[in-house]
Amino acid sequence: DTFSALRSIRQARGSEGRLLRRLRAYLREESARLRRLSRFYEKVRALHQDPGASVDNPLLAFSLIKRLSSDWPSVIYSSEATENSRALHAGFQELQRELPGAEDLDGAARALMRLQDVYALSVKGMANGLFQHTSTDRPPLYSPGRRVAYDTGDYYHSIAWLEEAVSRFRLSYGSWNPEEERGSLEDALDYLAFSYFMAGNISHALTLSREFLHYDPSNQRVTRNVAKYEKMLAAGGDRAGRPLQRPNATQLQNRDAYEELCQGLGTQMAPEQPSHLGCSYETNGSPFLLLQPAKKETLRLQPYIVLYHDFVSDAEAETIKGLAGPWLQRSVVASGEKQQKAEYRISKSAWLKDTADPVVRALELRMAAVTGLDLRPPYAEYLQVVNYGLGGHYEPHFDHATSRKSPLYRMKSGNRIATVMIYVSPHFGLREIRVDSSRVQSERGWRGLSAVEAGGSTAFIYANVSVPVVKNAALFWWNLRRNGDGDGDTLHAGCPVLAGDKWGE
Ligand SMILES: O=C(O)CCC(=O)C(=O)O
Ligand SMILES: [Fe+2]
Repeated sequence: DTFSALRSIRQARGSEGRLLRRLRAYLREESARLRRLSRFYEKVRALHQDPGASVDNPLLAFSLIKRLSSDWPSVIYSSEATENSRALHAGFQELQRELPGAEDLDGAARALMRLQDVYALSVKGMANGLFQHTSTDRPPLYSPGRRVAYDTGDYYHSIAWLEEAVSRFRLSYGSWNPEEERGSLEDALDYLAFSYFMAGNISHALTLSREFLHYDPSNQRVTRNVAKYEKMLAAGGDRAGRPLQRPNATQLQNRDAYEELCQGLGTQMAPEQPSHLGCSYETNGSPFLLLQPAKKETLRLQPYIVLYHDFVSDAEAETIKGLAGPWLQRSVVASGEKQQKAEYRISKSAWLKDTADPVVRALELRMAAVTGLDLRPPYAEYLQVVNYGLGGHYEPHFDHATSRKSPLYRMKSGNRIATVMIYVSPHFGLREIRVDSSRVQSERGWRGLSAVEAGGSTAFIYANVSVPVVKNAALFWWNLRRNGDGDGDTLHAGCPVLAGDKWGE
């Protein structure tokens, strides 16, 4: 799929570039064809308007007969137009395999709804930020949340998106070109009324349906609905006062804590033992680190979470991304004894052996030196390189296996003692997107450099730490306690990526 990694989204942009070139070629051919047709038309018309060009003239009579018996049929029955559109179709079909499909459209819409939820963004702000570059007062007809939310019976989201659509339509009614758009104020009113009806808010459904009839008085179905709603209201069937419940699609138990951490509200230092937290240079008694000690920032002692700054160089980061790029596949999670893709982990990943490149080997040696762990086979897994896409995330989970059935145990390495995660890409490309919300607001991009507000932090739910994406830094934590049991305090998540590009290893 396309939406699950930024790299694939970039490739999709490349595909559209190729489509554009094909359309340009088609337009060129068709314009030339029409120009030729016009020339023929003008030529014949000129003959008809010329009083001197009488068919008494044998030569002109001959050319009339030739035109009618030969030129006109070949003009009328020319296959040029068909050939041009056949070439256009063939060009499209050639690319079709690599174009996003229905699954991508759904995934992308769900990603936007997720961002809206996790970062408490307003639909208005998102619609402004995302659609602004075309025109500010154009209704967000293709509002992503709207269709998917509505189709899945998620009225909490569909109402928010439809309200925005209706208010934009009302503002611009009559002033946009309907040929360019799909949908209308009536459509939006119709869907919105039904969403309110389904959510139990009958009086709102009634008001909107009446507004609909104002534009389309002869609609029988809506007329019947109005009568039905009036009857229901008279019988006292309104739930207008109740707030809409957000569907807990993901069944997240710690949703509030998770979202607060993602929003950057939980990064305060632990009150316990603050003097042990902070920054230091570490050599770990390792010859590797004598000349260039690790820059360690201790974030928590229990569970032990540290961040090594400048762990890789920009060049190494680029090499890793380049090596992994062609191998990226939708990330999977353990599900019983199997591995499969899941809504709660959306990204693409690839595995790199240390034999793939000297850079990978050097990284493994550095990780071993810093952590003091033996990372030689079979003790460590291969390097997993992850690229997140639109709203990509990894909801709260443990890296260690919590069940004996886990596929982890089939590998000889046993359970995952520790995780090292290197952020190889900053959040960049934020400048075009403006999100209007109380939390995230900026003229040129996101506030500060920490990128916390740009999303994509790694959040430790119980430890109450959220680690922003610090480019080239490595995050380390122990998953297991000394006795080998899983440490329940390590529950952690990759927050949805709001904007930019998040790669980790
Ligand atoms: O991307 C992140 O911040 C977390 C990723 C993670 O937890 C994992 O890959 O296991
Ligand atoms: Fe994890």
